[in-house]
Amino acid sequence: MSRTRQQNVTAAQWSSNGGALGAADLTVPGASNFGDNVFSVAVQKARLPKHIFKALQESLAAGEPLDASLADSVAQAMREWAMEKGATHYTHWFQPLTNLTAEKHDGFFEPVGDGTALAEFSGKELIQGEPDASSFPSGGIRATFEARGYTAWDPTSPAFILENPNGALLCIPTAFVSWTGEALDAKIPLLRSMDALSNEAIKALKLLGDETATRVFTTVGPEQEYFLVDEQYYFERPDLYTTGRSLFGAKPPKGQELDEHYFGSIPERVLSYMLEVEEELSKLGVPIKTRHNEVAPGQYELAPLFENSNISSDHQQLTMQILQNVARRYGMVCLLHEKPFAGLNGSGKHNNWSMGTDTKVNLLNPGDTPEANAQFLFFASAVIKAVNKHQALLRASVANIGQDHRLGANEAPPAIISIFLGAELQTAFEKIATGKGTVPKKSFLGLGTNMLPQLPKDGGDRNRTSPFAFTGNRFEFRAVGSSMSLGFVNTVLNTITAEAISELSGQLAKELKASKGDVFAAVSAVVKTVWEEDGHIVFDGDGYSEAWHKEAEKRGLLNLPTTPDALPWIVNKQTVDTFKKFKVLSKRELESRYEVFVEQYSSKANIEAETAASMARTMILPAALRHAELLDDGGDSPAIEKLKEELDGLITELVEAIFALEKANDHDGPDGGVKHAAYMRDVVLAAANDVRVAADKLEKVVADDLWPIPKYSEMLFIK
Ligand SMILES: NC(=O)CC[C@H](N)C(=O)O
Repeated sequence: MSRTRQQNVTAAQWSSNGGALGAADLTVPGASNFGDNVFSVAVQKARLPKHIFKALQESLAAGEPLDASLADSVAQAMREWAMEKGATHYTHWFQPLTNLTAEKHDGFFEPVGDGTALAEFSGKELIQGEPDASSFPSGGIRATFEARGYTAWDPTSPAFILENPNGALLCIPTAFVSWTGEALDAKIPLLRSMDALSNEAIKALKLLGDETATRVFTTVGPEQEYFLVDEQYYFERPDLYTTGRSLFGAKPPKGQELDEHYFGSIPERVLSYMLEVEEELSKLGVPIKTRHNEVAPGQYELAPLFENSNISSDHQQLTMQILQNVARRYGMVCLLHEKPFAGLNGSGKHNNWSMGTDTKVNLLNPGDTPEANAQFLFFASAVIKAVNKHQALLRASVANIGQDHRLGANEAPPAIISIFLGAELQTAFEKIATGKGTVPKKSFLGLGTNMLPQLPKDGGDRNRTSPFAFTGNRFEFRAVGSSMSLGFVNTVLNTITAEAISELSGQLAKELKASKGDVFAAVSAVVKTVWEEDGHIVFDGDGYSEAWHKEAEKRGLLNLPTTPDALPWIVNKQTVDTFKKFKVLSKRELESRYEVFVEQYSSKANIEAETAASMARTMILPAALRHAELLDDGGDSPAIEKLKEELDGLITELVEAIFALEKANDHDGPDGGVKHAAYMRDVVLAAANDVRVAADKLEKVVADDLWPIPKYSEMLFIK
């Protein structure tokens, strides 16, 4: 028998005695556990024979394949280190196209025949694994009977140990490929795209006069937003535990309108949780830097320092996993869905992206005088060009069913991709392109009293409605959703930028001849072309306004509000050509991703619709009928009659909506693919929403003790 809501409210009262406090002792000055569970360069140096360590580092720095003869030594050192830390098993840890990670554990110990067992781990086992590939999403690349797939060690992302109260596990980051050689994961294309961008950027840097850089890395610092709800409530809501979001819930009397949660003092239980999350991530070498309350009540954020995109992507997967695991130790559940609660801020994963050389130069750092910084202007122009040409693909790269609720409201950017540069940069570009305008001088903000310091004023404001905003020394792709892997979206960003750098380098080489080697004059000509051809993607106003929607249409920018609108751009000819040219994803690999994403949308829509129908019929409708009995017991005074009539109308609305939804659920709709996804959106999800509308009205009239599921106020405010 389920508990009543009132009992849950009592159960959700948390005290620190119930939590897992007291694990960390970081109070000793200078104590740090950073990287303790990582087979880091420092650990490798201490444990590998000198010549092996040197050879390993050299091939990693050059981005060259590893000599197989090194693998046995590395494997042995890795196993010994892991076993000292309590590991009994290892796994090839990989990232299939689910936005999650996958792992199959193998023990180190093997019997030797005399009744004892010896720990073994060979170079071959380190380098290659062979999981059954047929049950991972492959978008038609692998049929069910075609099972073979391989995992391949990624030596550029260090191995690490995951701890469990009863043991530990050595995790080896790997790539996942089909027997026919196609990438089945998020990592391989990301690594390929980093190579492509590095090659093009190095060529461009040579033209710009930099002969010292040998490799360019893309970097990412992702901001992870999430919600925490008490687990008592979570498990009372089938919608939360099967779909990740609330499919029902009337607007509460108090939402986020008082603006008091954002950056507010962090509730004690939540801060305890955050400290433990950070302690675990620190052991794994994830450089978490920031934590705070986010805008919606019950919403929080953590963000690491930026890292090379591949490592950042692996670390981001770990972050999502640790956030979810640790929450349970505090009696809470962490929601990573993009829109768990209608009407409140959703959750993004703002992707702070830049490019940097192995000589430690950030190519997107404008310096004090951006208008005179040829290198910055060149690379920023490439980004503008890339984002404009592939705006629809970028939109598609952040498409999923949760995003359809998040984008375009409550501080999440709209579905129209545009770039925000800020006043200083925008005038710098305009000035170079048109000769007009004055770049604002650096200034200070006086605070009206000498007691307070003067603050340097930034070159541009921030813009929360911009999907792609310049923020000082990087671009922040704000449209990325909170549940997403960083893999695909950064693969897209890197590849389209590689293409733009390549094209602009072609122009730059010609301009350099014309300007007789005057780099600034040549770059200015490139900037002028980009500003004229692609400048219309730049917009600094309110991305939500009706005026912008009209203006964007006039500028020819695409508005792709939902996932089925956006996904076809993954297999558009322009995308296929670009990805083929830079050898990041073949047509077949793009098609497989497209099919996987379309199917995920339709399957999730189906799960939402069936959950909504079942909750409405078996939980909400019975509550409404019980309330009707209550009114029946109340006699037949005019007041009661009025209430009965009102309730009757609402019950009729609910019943009709349920029948319509059940009918939609029973109907298959058009055959597979994106047509089916559009049917799910237009018919099935629309029917589920009608059920919600009726149910939410009932929530406001049915007796509180009869209402079967936790209400928004409880989930958001009882901490
Ligand atoms: N403060 C913020 O930056 C809000 C961002 C918002 N939560 C989003 O969905 O992107």
